[in-house]
Amino acid sequence: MNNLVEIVNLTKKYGTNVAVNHLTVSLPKGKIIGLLGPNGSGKTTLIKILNGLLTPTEGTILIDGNNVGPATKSKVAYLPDRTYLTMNQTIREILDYFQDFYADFSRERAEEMLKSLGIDPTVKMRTLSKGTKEKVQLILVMSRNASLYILDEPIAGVDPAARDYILRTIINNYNPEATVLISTHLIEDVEQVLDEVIFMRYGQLVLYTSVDNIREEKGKSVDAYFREVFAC
Ligand SMILES: Nc1ncnc2c1ncn2[C@@H]1O[C@H](COP(=O)(O)OP(=O)(O)OP(=O)(O)O)[C@@H](O)[C@H]1O
Repeated sequence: MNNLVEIVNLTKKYGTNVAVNHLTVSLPKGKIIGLLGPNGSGKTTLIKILNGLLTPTEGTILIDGNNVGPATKSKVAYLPDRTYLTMNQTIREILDYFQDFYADFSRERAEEMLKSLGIDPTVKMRTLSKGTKEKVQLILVMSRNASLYILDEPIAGVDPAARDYILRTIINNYNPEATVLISTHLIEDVEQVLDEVIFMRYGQLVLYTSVDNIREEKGKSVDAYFREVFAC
């Protein structure tokens, strides 16, 4: 089976508000996929369902053949759109925790990335700037050897110089059999690393295609095409 994720007829309602609306899509192995859509299109809701943080109203998701649950949690590395780390711990203490908690965590990889970004592991999280906290979180996630990485706005608070390093890290440090799903509004920055893109609107799939296809068939960058499709 080449598909890592199979989403079938997925619907999530918050009361009467339909956030994800009968979504059916399959994600292959070994691709970096952009999950793109205007505000409120259902990206974060979908990501939370993939991580077992929300229960769908209807439909199914299989990740590597398993329903979302304990079996998939050990295979999915998730970067949420807000900080979840304990602020009065040092980075080193957090590395200890990740090492204990995740069998697939490479401390060596995490320490190397921290060093490349000039982040001192002896300092407490609380003392770091917002962007540096985000870098630490991303390093922790990318240091796992997961099957599926789900990154919700991974570079939003990161300065442009570090963005390139982080994007290179995403490409270079993950297992080529794994898939990376990146939700972002910073399309121009991220599209250089994407293989494929999903466009969502009103909780539905608008388009799922390769970045090369958009460039060749539309003669446009993903960013320019997104602006055209979703022009207000
Ligand atoms: N906890 C909630 N209760 C009620 N409605 C919600 C809740 N969370 C999200 N929604 C609604 O669900 C829809 C999809 O929201 P979601 O956050 O998934 O979109 P998004 O594509 O991630 O948006 P953004 O790009 O702004 O982060 C929106 O209409 C939103 O108002």
